[in-house]
Amino acid sequence: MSAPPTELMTTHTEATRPRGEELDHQRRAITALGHEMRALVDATVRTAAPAEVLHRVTDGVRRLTGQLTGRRRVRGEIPDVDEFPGGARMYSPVTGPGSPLAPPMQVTPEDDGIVGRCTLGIAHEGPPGYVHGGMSAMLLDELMGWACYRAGTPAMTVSLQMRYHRPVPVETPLRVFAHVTGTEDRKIFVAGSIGTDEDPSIALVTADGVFVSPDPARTRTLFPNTP
Ligand SMILES: CCCCC/C=C\C/C=C\C/C=C\C/C=C\CCCC(=O)SCCNC(=O)CCNC(=O)[C@H](O)C(C)(C)COP(=O)(O)OP(=O)(O)OC[C@H]1O[C@@H](n2cnc3c(N)ncnc32)[C@H](O)[C@@H]1OP(=O)(O)O
Repeated sequence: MSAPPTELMTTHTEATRPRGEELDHQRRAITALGHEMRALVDATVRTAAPAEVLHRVTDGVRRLTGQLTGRRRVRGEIPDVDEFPGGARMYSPVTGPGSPLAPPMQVTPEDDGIVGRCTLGIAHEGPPGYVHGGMSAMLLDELMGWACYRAGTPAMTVSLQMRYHRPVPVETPLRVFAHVTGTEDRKIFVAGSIGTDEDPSIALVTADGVFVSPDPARTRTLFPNTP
């Protein structure tokens, strides 16, 4: 078994924290591993391989997991490769290119809101051939959070009302949309929808959310590691 990369074994102080090129290098490696992990997840939920093959693969995966040694991120720690809040979140379960759980959704601002694009797979299935309703809620919750950030008010979800109009197909490019519809003190009202990229005018799922921007004291308590 090969030794883990030394950067995984170090504890970064302000002076040794990776920057610029080094961060990009690390992000590319995280993205490459995330990509292969998503391929593994997809293969895992599709395979019809017999039990002996599954046992052999299980042993191989266990050996690989053992190679990711060194210091582990602890709860609440913001990875060096992230830009919290509002920027790259490499391990986000929705947008993170390093997350085996993420589609990952690509987010781009548009004039009147924010758009997310992704294709979900069989790993995200609820009814056969269609997306799990919880996944749709997760995509919308995330993008609606981004809409708050883009409006200048990072905020947390306090209420999310979902409406499932038509089933969302898997293996189909999707277009998710979110925009702020109003604000009231620290409350931000956000609307969102999911359609296919091919025909985004048909809303398959819509959502109305209320987000609240925590006051500065609460923010410090909730996110003590924010720079
Ligand atoms: C350096 C700055 C860092 C700032 C970071 C802040 C947020 C960043 C978070 C993410 C941003 C990054 C990217 C986006 C990524 C993901 C987005 C996904 C979003 C999520 O996945 S996030 C997780 C799920 N989310 C929670 O884990 C929240 C749990 N919650 C709480 O932690 C508290 O709730 C808190 C702290 C939010 C507020 O607490 P609080 O004490 O400051 O505020 P309070 O309770 O007083 O409510 C104020 C006014 O909201 C009204 N209100 C309350 N609840 C309501 C409801 N259900 N419906 C309608 N209105 C409601 C009240 O009625 C009152 O209104 P009024 O003043 O008019 O009476």
